[in-house]
Amino acid sequence: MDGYAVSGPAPWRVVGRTLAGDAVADPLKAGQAVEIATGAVPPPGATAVLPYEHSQRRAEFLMGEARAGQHIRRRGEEFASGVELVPAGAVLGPVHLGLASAMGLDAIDVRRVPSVSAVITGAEVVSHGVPHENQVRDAVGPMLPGMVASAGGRFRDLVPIGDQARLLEEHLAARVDDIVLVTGASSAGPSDFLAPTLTSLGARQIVDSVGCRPGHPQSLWEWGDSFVVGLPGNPLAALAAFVTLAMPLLDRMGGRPLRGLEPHGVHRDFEDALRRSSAKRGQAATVLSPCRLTGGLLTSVGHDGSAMLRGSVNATGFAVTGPGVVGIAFHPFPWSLATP
Ligand SMILES: Nc1nc2c(c(=O)[nH]1)N[C@H]1C(S)=C(S)[C@@H](COP(=O)(O)OP(=O)(O)OC[C@H]3O[C@@H](n4cnc5c(N)ncnc54)[C@H](O)[C@@H]3O)O[C@H]1N2
Ligand code: MOO
Repeated sequence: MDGYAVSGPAPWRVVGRTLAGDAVADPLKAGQAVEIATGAVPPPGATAVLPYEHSQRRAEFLMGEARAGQHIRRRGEEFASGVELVPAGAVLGPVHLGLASAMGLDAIDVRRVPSVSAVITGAEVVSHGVPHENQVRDAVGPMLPGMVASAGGRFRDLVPIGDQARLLEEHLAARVDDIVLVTGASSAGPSDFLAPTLTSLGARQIVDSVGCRPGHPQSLWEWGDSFVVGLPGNPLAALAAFVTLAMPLLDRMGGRPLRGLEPHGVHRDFEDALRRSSAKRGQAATVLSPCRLTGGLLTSVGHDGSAMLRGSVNATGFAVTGPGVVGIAFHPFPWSLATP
């Protein structure tokens, strides 16, 4: 507060002035005051600060009412030494940096946000206009920047390469990213060059497929200090693979704990459908079904074929059932705008 630092009860005699940045002024005795600017250190012995607008001054004499301690910020008022202000693993935003500076820190140990690029394969996959009958519009690439950002990564680049394995090699050889997502080319067909290309480059395969539907032809590779995640070409299968492999990878690289699966209440009709779907798979696969929460229960969004996204635009997560899952669990989508 701009005003007077006073000592003891009124009246006071003004004996000097102290401004922000000044060295600490001489101690005040009871009945003395100094003019003070906001940000200046009150002199030892000051018991309150009286704002100008609440003071009456005549020559060096000052009157007013000052409650003990008013308008004086105490050292340690915000945090005491040794108190944890931000837990390890927190994602830092601009306010954390302000707080760190306020704490007097010059450096903080951080993990950088993993950088991610995507390689879109498929001679039939086009990025513009209405596709011809032998073509399909890329429905995976446009999802990836937002999904990566909401899962804690920094999306950098998207490269369509048709079916040219050489371009995948070139992208990987010049890699600058922590994670490269490759869509398509992951199954067993003649154009499915992902595994042969990565193997010939000397990458180490960590996961060769995942027992889930949709999205089983997904893979994880380690190459030097980068990871490659193979996402199947079918759009909903790619989304499932992103949730299954890419999200935990981003969590781990970002120093965050892995997300658990909690059993959740399910709408009766949807539960029956999920159980039928799971039984059809003979318990061999985990079923991931896009769903949303309605009245506290998971409900189907429909239109959930592995080549479709129509239902998933309304989904807030996957209902998960199958081996190792107790009941039916909910895995929320971090990019979902709807609040659960
Ligand atoms: N013999 C087998 N064949 C297939 C199997 C299998 O187990 N044995 N699995 C099937 C499943 S399930 C999937 S999923 C696909 C995955 O194949 P790929 O990852 O190699 O993907 P593609 O063959 O390139 O494409 C599959 C499908 O998706 C279309 N596609 C591709 N990229 C995009 C894109 N960016 N946007 C929209 N659509 C895309 C593509 O035209 C194909 O129709 O393998 C099955 N086969
Ligand atoms: O994984 Mo494919 O997922 O069913 O289209």
